[in-house]
Formats: sequence, structure tokens, C-alpha cells
Amino acid sequence: MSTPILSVRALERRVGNTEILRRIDLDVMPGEAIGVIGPSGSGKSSLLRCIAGLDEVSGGAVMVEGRQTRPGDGAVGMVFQQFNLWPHLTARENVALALKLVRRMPAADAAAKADAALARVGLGALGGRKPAALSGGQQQRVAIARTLAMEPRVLLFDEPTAALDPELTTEVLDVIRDLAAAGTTMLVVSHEMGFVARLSTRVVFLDHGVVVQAAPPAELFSPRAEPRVRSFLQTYLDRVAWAREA
Ligand SMILES: Nc1ncnc2c1ncn2[C@@H]1O[C@H](COP(=O)(O)OP(=O)(O)OP(=O)(O)O)[C@@H](O)[C@H]1O
Repeated sequence: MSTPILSVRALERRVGNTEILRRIDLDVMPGEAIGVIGPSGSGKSSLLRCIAGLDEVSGGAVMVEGRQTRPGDGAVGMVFQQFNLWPHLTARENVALALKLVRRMPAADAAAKADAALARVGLGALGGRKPAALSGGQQQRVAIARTLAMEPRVLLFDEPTAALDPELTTEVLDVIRDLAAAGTTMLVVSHEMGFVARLSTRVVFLDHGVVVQAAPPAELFSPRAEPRVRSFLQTYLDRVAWAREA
């Protein structure tokens, strides 16, 4: 029996009187891709941000490989909706920056590692370009390479395609799918339901800061799913049906 790579235990986040996350428990096995879905405001981003140590938790624990995570330990890496690349730096320099500043890696080693990370997202030939000379999809792939280069044990994606024009989402989703196929452990928050259904080993449905159901996609995306899950997913099916008719 393998042991979880990520354990979330009774995780709570409160801001004032608002309970944002209520005793979340989640064990993620090595190589799992966990889709996180749920209504707007249900706590999806907060869950990822708490796992990454970016939001303060009010109770509980986040452990990676049995050790409680600490800010800056690099155990968890996160990719955001916004790419946040430095406009004056090339793709390679953007990826290498944290390797030099945080990991204290010599410049030549950091550049080589950045090139390897860019190659993994299909941008091996574009390391010398600045963000303005890249498409939105390519910029997001640079942001993914930047996170990969730090070699986190667990990768978190928070709406990675939400800032992209629809025609640019596929290339980013393909990169995430390839990383999952290569055994990267990941949690993905996305409204791309078809992608989540195909990618995930399990899908977690959050509502009001509570895990309503966590199950393989075939169970969650089925008529037997918990009623709240079903009615949420129905809105997506309706939208697809509407688009077909339009
Ligand atoms: N710093 C904060 N202070 C107060 N309330 C907050 C704070 N951060 C988040 N919230 C609230 O917590 C709830 C969960 O927010 P969160 O962004 O995690 O939800 P979400 O499921 O990711 O939503 P969406 O799909 O719209 O991005 C929301 O009601 C939000 O308004």
C-alpha cells in the first residue's frame, strides 16, 4: 500500500465570522490528478491557497510526504489564472529567476534548468522571447515551466485557462494532461468540466467550504451522484445543450 503524498487534515479557514473552509480532509496518492469543482465561492481557490501556504489556516494541517509544510519549503507549487511574468525578462529568465534567488543556483545552471522546464511544456525553442512576443497560452506555459523548475512534489492549478481566449485553452490543458500522464501529482481547479472529467483520478466537489463528495469522475458525473453535485453539473450540461442549439 502506498502512502499519501499529500494529506490535508481537518483544514479550516475563517476570516472574521466567515467560515471559508470547514474541516477538509483529503489524502492524495502519488500520481493522482484531483479535480476540484463546485459553485462560485465554495472555497476551491481557498483550498488550493491554504495547501500552498498562501492563505492563513485557522486549524488543521497540510502534510507533504508526512511532514507539515512550511512557507517557502517548495513542497507544493502553484499555477494561477494570471501568469504574472516579468515583461522585461525573457521566458528563460522568468523561469530561472526563482532558481537563482530562492535556490541560490548559479546562473548557468539555472538557465539550463529553465530550458529543460520550457522543453517540457513544448517551448524549448522560445526561451529567448519576452512575454509580449508570446501568445497568452504560451505565457501560461512559461508560468507552468516556472513552477515545474522548482520541482514541487505536488502541483496546484487554480483556473489555469480562465484568463485565456477559448482558442488558446487547449494547448495549456494539453500540457497539464501530459504532466498528469507522466505521473505528476496535482490538484486542478477548473470550470472546463470535460477536461476535469477526463483528467482526474478523483474529483472533489466543494460547497460552502465542505467536501460534499470525492469520487472517481465516473461516479461524480453520473445520475447517481449526490443531488447537489448533480444539479451543479446540470447547469453545465444545459449550457452545452444551449450551445448546440444556438
Ligand atoms: N480574504 C477573504 N476575506 C473574506 N472572505 C473571503 C476571503 N477570501 C475568500 N473569501 C470568501 O470565501 C469564499 C470562498 O472563496 P474562494 O475564492 O475560495 O471560492 P471559489 O470556489 O474559488 O470561487 P470562484 O469559483 O468564484 O473562484 C467566498 O465566499 C469568498 O468571498
